[in-house]
Amino acid sequence: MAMQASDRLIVAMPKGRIFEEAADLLRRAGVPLPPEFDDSRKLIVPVPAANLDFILAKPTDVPTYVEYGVADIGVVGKDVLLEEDRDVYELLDLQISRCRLSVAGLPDWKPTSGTPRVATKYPRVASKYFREQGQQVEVIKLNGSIELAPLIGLADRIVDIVSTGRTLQENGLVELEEIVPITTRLIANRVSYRMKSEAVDYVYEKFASIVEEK
Ligand SMILES: Nc1ncnc2c1ncn2[C@@H]1O[C@H](COP(=O)(O)OP(=O)(O)OP(=O)(O)O)[C@@H](O)[C@H]1O
Ligand SMILES: O=P(O)(O)OC[C@H]1O[C@H](OP(=O)(O)OP(=O)(O)O)[C@H](O)[C@@H]1O
Repeated sequence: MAMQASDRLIVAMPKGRIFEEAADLLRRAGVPLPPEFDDSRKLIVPVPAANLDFILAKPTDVPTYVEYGVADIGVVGKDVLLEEDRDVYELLDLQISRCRLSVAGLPDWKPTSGTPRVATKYPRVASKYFREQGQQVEVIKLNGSIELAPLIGLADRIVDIVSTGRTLQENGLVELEEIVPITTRLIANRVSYRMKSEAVDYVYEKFASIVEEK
């Protein structure tokens, strides 16, 4: 990716699940990522040959870095974009790390009197969904192992990511409704999009050509 004529861009990459597929996409787009990129503990990785600097962030923080402009562009799950609701441009669906946000619960759960409780890592998405359904619920924010909540009586239902369905199945839970399909997106800072348009467009085009090929 020869970009020497344009501005240098800072790219926020999520550590964790998305990382490997995103790095693979970048390599196929022609970004010469060094081999140590994949298992380094470094949080800032310059790739001078592509005129890019990568910052490796917690997935939920990627839109924050991009909104504040400390990263020009970022790679992040649509689930995080919906939950964080940051002021960024969503440029492209990278069509990787496909999963869905769904409502799940015990198969024999029946509504009782009182307000049902919903446990989730995604309180904003869950609140909006149930509000739009006209259902009053109490949303309880958890940070992981969401499937535990209905098993031990913390919540009646959960809103969580479902991918293979294995976690639900192994815990005796069922998917009740899909809220929204999820894939990974390329996002940009609003100012960078205008002020560094040549560089941002170049990265966009590279990604777009690879995504179309798939
Ligand atoms: N089975 C899955 N479970 C969770 N996230 C998935 C799954 N499949 C794809 N994804 C995507 O990967 C992203 C989550 O990556 P990861 O699991 O590394 O982060 P995380 O567990 O939310 O991070 P952390 O635990 O550090 O807060 C999600 O935002 C989603 O877009
Ligand atoms: O449908 P599956 O393929 O089983 O994937 C879905 C599970 O994966 C995620 O959990 P994760 O492994 O990130 O753990 P945590 O959220 O409980 O920390 C998600 O929160 C589900 O529990």
